[in-house]
Amino acid sequence: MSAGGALAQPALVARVIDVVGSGGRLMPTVSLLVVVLLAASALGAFQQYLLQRTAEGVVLTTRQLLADRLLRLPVAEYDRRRTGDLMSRVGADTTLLRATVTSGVVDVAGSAVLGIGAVVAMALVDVWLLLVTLLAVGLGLTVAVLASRGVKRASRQAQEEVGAMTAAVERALSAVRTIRASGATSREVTAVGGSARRAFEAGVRVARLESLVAPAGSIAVQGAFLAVLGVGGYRVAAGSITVASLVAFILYLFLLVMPLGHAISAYTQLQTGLGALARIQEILALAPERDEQPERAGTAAPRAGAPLLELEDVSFSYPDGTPVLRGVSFEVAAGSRVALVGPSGAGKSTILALIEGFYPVSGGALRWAGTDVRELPRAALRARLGYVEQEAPVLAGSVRDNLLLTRPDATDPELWAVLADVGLTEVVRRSPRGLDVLVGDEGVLLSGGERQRLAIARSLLARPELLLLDEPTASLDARNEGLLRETLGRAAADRALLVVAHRLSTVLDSDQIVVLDQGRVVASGTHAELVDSSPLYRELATAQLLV
Ligand SMILES: Nc1ncnc2c1ncn2[C@@H]1O[C@H](COP(=O)(O)OP(=O)(O)OP(=O)(O)O)[C@@H](O)[C@H]1O
Repeated sequence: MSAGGALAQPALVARVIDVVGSGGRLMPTVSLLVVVLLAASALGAFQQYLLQRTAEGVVLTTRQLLADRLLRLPVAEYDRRRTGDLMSRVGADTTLLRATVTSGVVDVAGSAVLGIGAVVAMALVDVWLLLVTLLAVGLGLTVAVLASRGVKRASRQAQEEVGAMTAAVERALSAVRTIRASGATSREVTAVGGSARRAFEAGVRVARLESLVAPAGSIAVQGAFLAVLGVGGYRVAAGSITVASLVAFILYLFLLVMPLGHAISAYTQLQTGLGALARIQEILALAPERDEQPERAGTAAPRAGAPLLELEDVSFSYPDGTPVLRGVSFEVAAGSRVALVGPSGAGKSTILALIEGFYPVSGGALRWAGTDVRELPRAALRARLGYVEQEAPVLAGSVRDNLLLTRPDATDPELWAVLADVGLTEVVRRSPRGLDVLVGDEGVLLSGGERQRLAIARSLLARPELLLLDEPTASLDARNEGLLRETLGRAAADRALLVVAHRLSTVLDSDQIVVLDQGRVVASGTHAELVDSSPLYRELATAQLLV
């Protein structure tokens, strides 16, 4: 509509010229011109707001889709991608997309109406002059479009480098203490700076190509003006058109120039945005983990007599092809305590990852209460499992936030009860903020043992039927180890436990100890049985002064 107002102006100006020439009344036409001018400006502002808002909406939807997909990818996908690069897609790439949509595509929408209207009006004034104009403009446009082609490639490269830079920063920050202690700070700073420089260079390539586009556009416009003045002057002299028509045509040419400039810069902007869009689409095109949706929860009834968990002849290779497990078979009966022991790299943590369904088994079967896990909704199975990773991550936030992760509806007395179970009451009471004391990134740092116990508390709160616990490799001190053993004792009271143990002392009283070596089960039994029957177990036990 504001374009309509702008389009009416040259016609009104031509009319004013005619009126002045014929000595008629000037006031009505001038008043109309002023009203049209004001209305066009007001409408223009409103239209701008509306279009910008729509563009923001597009960006919001993209971010939401992207975040949803990023958090639901199969676990193997995180193994092969850099976290920082994934983060930059939600941040930097969507920001670039916004710039494109708001300043590029949105402008084009408004300008297109104006441009098309101007061309139609010019055709009405004089077709010959219009042909001359289009010829000059067409030449300039061709050059501009050719130059814009390289922009998309250069822009994608720039965004890849921004991703690499974010990944480098993430890597350095996540291990800042080690890096500081290793005296490697300067090297890391240089590495981040290197990515930043490559992003800069790709950005400069974009700028160079973009700067080619602008002169091409302005040469086209100036050429059009000169041609219109030349041919127009000739046609006025020949009496084919009036002076008023030529003035109106030139004003329309001004109206065409503006949207043309917008269209050219929007096209280049669009190429820049397409680079970012390709990176966003690369993630959106990845399939999410199978039935990650909790709504699909629900399990098959347990088969009578079947163990709670059963691994039968399980083999597994990581997606990169590394074979890790070969013919692993063992059972975990309901309410029992089973330990997995063996040298580093034997595949103990991998077994827990398979039970959680982070990777599909390559061969054999994994059964829950007699049903193959491939037939069970994954979320339903996970709801019955508690999982404490080796690193026992504490999420930034309060102790309460950390606990509520597994059961958002738990009450405060329940939280205190589970903290007491893992021997953390004292630690949390030390702060006047109690359950709201901040831990992790921005709060108090917990010791390794405390982190482990907080993670166990989090899992216990959901009352899992089977708790999977990956014991930290970092040796706990005697007191913390005692606390962990007590915790496990209490946790085992009403559930099954599968513990990956590096310290045999934590699992001496297990119902069954499975000894793993290079991806195979080499022995299994109780501590007393294994000391007699398994040389590897005896070796491990001797090394830990247990026999
Ligand atoms: N995400 C992965 N991608 C590829 N290979 C992996 C991955 N995770 C582990 N591995 C490999 O699988 C093997 C078994 O690793 P796993 O972590 O299961 O051993 P582990 O017995 O738990 O060792 P540790 O006692 O040191 O924790 C190792 O050789 C390891 O390099």
